[in-house]
Amino acid sequence: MIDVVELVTRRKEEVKDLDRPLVVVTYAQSIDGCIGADDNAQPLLLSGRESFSLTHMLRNNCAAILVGAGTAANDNPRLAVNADFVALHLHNQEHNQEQQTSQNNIQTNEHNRPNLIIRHPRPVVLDPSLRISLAARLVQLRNSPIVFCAFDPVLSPDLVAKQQALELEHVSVVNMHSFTPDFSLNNKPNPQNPTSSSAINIPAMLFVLKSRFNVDSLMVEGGASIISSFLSLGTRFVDQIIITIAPLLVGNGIRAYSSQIPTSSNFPSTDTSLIFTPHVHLVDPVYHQYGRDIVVSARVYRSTIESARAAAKKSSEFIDFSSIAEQDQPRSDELLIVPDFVPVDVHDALVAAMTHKLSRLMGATYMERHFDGVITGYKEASVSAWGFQASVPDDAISLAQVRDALKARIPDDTAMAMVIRWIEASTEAVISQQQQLLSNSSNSSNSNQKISWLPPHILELRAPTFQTPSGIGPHVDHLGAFGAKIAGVCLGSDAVMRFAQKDDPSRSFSALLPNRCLYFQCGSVRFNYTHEIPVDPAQHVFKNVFIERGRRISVLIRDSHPTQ
Ligand SMILES: NC(=O)C1=CN([C@@H]2O[C@H](COP(=O)(O)OP(=O)(O)OC[C@H]3O[C@@H](n4cnc5c(N)ncnc54)[C@H](OP(=O)(O)O)[C@@H]3O)[C@@H](O)[C@H]2O)C=CC1
Ligand SMILES: Nc1nc(O)c(N)c(N[C@@H]2O[C@H](COP(=O)(O)O)[C@@H](O)[C@H]2O)n1
Repeated sequence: MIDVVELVTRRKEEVKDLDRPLVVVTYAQSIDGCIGADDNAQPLLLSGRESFSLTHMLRNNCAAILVGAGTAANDNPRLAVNADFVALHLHNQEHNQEQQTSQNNIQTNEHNRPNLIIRHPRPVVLDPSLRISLAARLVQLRNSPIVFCAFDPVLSPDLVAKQQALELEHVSVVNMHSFTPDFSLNNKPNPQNPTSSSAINIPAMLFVLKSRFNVDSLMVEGGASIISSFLSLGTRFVDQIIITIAPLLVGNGIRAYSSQIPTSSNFPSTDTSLIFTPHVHLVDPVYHQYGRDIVVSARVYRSTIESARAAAKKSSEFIDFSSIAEQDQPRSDELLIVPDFVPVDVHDALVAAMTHKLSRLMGATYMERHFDGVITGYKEASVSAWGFQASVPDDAISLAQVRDALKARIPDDTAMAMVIRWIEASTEAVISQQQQLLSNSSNSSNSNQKISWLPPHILELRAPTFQTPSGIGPHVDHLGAFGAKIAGVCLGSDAVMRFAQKDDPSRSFSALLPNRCLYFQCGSVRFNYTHEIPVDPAQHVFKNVFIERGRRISVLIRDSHPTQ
């Protein structure tokens, strides 16, 4: 069975080209899931000697170790490597190996004894309002600590003075004020609420750690708010989780992971019938016994979107109006989201066809910035040869015909025109169905509205990283060039789309566009709202849940302007 430390070393290799360090979340909990006794209590001793020795071996193998302001204040940790524990770990490991080799009747080799080299990781503290004491052990130990804060220097001269005092103690202080996620902007710091006030933007912080401080591996020890914040970001920002489970029942204690991350007044709590069950799945778990403790090591996966799909039956469940007053909300037929619009096999073929077309037209490199500054990290093209006028019959096209058209590895323009006509006709059917529902008349005719669609526009956004971001800034589609209807087919990745009133951007709401969905906007959502696919990964949030975005292709169809 693969050793826990060896697994971390392997993961380092896997993520070495990313613009963030390897992230390993490591903590100790009681069997009933608590990492601390209760608020402001003494730190809870959970790990036994053997599992502590593993923790210190891991500390020795990571370039930095991170805790939140709560842990720094409560535990006053050293965040250093205890050489005795490392020696104990190596001794135990050797002993186990010897047992194995003697069982296998193989001679042990004295020269295999590992050397004991101690490297203290750099302590990192996420401390928005510089609560840390100058006398804190991790400051006084001088292992080059880094403190990330997030305050406005103009509004807080006292914190500027504290920053200078920390710097005199050889602490590197990084102010992430300009990177705070906008959903957490709130001028009143609230210690109970990690996403309120100036919570540190974790993706941005990771980028700074790697690019400025050359930190290639980070151990995240806690506490509860920090663990929850990291885990809520999912697979893109957590590579491995290592949990020590101690044989203890705490009862009323601090739980390591809370799926209900508290919300700020700017990002109010949605109703409790959340369409997500934000469970974190531990993937490929490996279990080891260390003395009396069990250590679980796994990758994490947050399967929010699948549960969203399973639970969200209606278009409206993909729209979160909780941040906008009822009288300011658009009508329910002005934004429609149809999940599972594109069947899985058609999706894969479409992604391949669109990728090929964009590479032919635009080459391999993504454009960094659109001429009007709206789009970042993208490729785009309008393909007039795919307009339905190109020899495609005007009547309904079946899915079987679409599958047929996509059979060729690189479908020709006529085949793609068929596919686009299918998207157009299906969109017309969705609009008619919606109109029927609204008029509530069972007798009304079912005939679909024929719309004069312009040639399709395909837009690819690269998978965003902090260094190579991607997204579409807030905009209203050109009012002079297009008509009143916009539809988009989303391929490749889920995405969050944010809408804000043109005249008052504080009136905003968000929608989840699940991969393979169709979305349709008209009326006020077409004319009076800007829409955006946020560039900042910290804004990929829907109903308090972080939605991972990878490479995404959208196929946009828009009707022609009435004057054309
Ligand atoms: N058993 C174990 O392995 C461990 C146990 N612990 C225990 O955990 C407890 C402390 O947990 P807790 O009180 O939650 O404190 P945390 O250590 O998780 O710190 C939370 C604070 O960090 C700041 N912060 C900055 N950015 C973020 C962000 N993006 N997300 C979340 N927080 C952010 C905030 O400070 P501000 O409020 O100033 O804005 C927040 O209140 C202690 O009892 C400690 O003993 C801790 C580590 C390991
Ligand atoms: N692995 C582990 N087991 C426990 O039982 C714990 N209480 C902790 N706590 C973490 O270790 C920090 C204190 O250790 P040092 O002073 O740095 O040696 C504490 O702040 C928690 O992060 N960990």
